[in-house]
Amino acid sequence: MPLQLLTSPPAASGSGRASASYFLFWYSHSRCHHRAQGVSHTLSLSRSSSSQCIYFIFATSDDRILLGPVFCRRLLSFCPASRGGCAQWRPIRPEPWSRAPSPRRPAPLSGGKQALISLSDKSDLAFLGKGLQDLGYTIVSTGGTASALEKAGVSVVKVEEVTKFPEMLDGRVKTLHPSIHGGILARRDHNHHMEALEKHGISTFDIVVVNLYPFYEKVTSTGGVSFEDGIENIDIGGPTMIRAAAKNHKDVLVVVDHKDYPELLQFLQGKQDGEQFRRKLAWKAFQHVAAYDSAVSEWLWRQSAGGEKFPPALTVPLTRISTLRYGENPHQKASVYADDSLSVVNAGGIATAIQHHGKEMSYNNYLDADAAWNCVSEFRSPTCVVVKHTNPCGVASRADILEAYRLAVRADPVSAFGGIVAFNTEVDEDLAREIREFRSPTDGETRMFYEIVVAPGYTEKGLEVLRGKSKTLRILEAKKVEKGMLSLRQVGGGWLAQESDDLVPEEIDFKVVSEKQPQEGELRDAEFAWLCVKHVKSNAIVIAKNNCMLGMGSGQPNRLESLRIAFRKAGQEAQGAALASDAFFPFAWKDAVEEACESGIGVIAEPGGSIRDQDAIDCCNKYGVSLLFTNVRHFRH
Ligand SMILES: NC(=O)c1ncn([C@@H]2O[C@H](COP(=O)(O)O)[C@@H](O)[C@H]2O)c1NC=O
Repeated sequence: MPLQLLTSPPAASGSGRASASYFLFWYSHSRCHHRAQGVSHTLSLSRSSSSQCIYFIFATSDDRILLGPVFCRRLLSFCPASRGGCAQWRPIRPEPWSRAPSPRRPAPLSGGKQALISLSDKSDLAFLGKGLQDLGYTIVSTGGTASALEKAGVSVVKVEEVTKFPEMLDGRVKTLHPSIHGGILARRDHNHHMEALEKHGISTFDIVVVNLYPFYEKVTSTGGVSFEDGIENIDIGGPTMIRAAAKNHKDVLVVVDHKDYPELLQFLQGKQDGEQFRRKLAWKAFQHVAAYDSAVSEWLWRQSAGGEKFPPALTVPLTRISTLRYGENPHQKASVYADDSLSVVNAGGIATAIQHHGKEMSYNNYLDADAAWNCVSEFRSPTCVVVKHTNPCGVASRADILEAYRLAVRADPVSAFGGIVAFNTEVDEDLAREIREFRSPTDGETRMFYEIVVAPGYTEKGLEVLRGKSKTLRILEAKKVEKGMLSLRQVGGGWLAQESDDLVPEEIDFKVVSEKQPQEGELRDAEFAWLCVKHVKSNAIVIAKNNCMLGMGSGQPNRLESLRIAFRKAGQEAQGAALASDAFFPFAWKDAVEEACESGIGVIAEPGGSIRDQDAIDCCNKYGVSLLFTNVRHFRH
């Protein structure tokens, strides 16, 4: 309620204390009444039952008129008209009344150290509160935090007692007040800053501990939230305090993560290096707010962009998962980050896989495991995929996953050695034993060695058996990547963004364009080969039969070369098999299509779209081979 002064204070006469006048007011429900006038310093106080505050006013020897609300323990200074500040009431320090501790506000220790705590996530709050209290800090807190601290037996001053304002607008305004932000932002080494605090009766804060409304959790919760709820969960006061404290980190320690509480207390006990610690906390604080704002803006974009996936500007919040031993090569330093974007978090993928066992993941391990996991996740029936250098070199689907595993390895046992093995089924004891014992089909003796096994889950026994295979074998448990993700990739000076290539077989129309109609089995083989070829680097050719990859050619600068490699690997088994190409054949006669037909392929699946499509059709007709156009290309560069 605004203070209304109904009686003008007397013009300051400079006559000193002896001639000073005093006025007595009481303040009741926004009405202030002149009660008395005199010439004494004696403070006459009057209280009525309806009063909220009692004020007194008197002139001082330095020509100021002072007004003090006893209840509020605040002394205001009035600048008389002669000094150009008529009718301006400002708090001044020291406040004679506030020296006596109020029953609620514990008296600051000699140093008057204060910590401001306002937390949505109250994990470890009691630990922090007690620790700070033991170190002599006065703790100032917002409503819920103050209650939690009091419950834990920690004395606390409520923010309203400092701001002299209630929390208002449903919590939208609690800490947004000069008494809070002045106390955070004032530079202790600037006299005029400290004088300003003194003048306005503001105390400094040495520590600010804040975490924010759980906006992220709210808008990603199952069922989502209404737009209004989303908006209400945007924290305003919290980031403001965090930013202020981080800016003034030289004087204020800012903590946004409960994991930092022990280190903070240690620091306060003098067991930590000063400047670096403060800067690290400030960095973390700004990072925390930046990630928060990025989630808010991403969410708002989705609410306003009508399905447009590519915002004009994009901020991707990333959290480092680990520092890697090195990058692609030992002379390159590297790290791996998890994507905390609203659209990506909980969306599965290899970055957030659980590692149950084995040596730490390397940079190349992540790339290969990602390729293997993405490929195996495509298949509905039990499937095993073996990957080497991001290319699937063995893929097999069988009702019996043990058989699928053996076939996938046999597709290219030389490449499979030292590769990544991925399953889309749980690994149980039997499968784990098979993985552990399986001998290289090349010599029938050497046990197969793998870098990584990745699967959606493991039975307890399966995990135990696999752990016994080798100390180094990395065992990963991953969640399938959701459909509809954006894929980002770096180029010099920028990033490319695209929708993931995540079309499923149901979305593909295998259109027969040849005279020969494929048999049911051939069609299934073509679909299987098509799923595999999507995951092979361009130019990509896959030959498959009976739900098993027989050969693949990848990454060659021309399609014919990839085709030849695939046939060489498939050998005699290519007879009557299906061939899939990730893109159309630019030439057919005396080129890839004719070579495939001459080599005895049964069916070819390709996107079509070449100006020489008719050549490919004519060629297949000549050799009696079925040709399917998918109308969908799967370049993987
Ligand atoms: N509006 C404000 O002035 C304000 N000041 C602090 N907060 C937030 O309030 C939360 C703590 O509230 P409580 O202590 O009442 O549980 C913190 O997450 C903090 O970031 C605010 N809330 C939102 O903006």
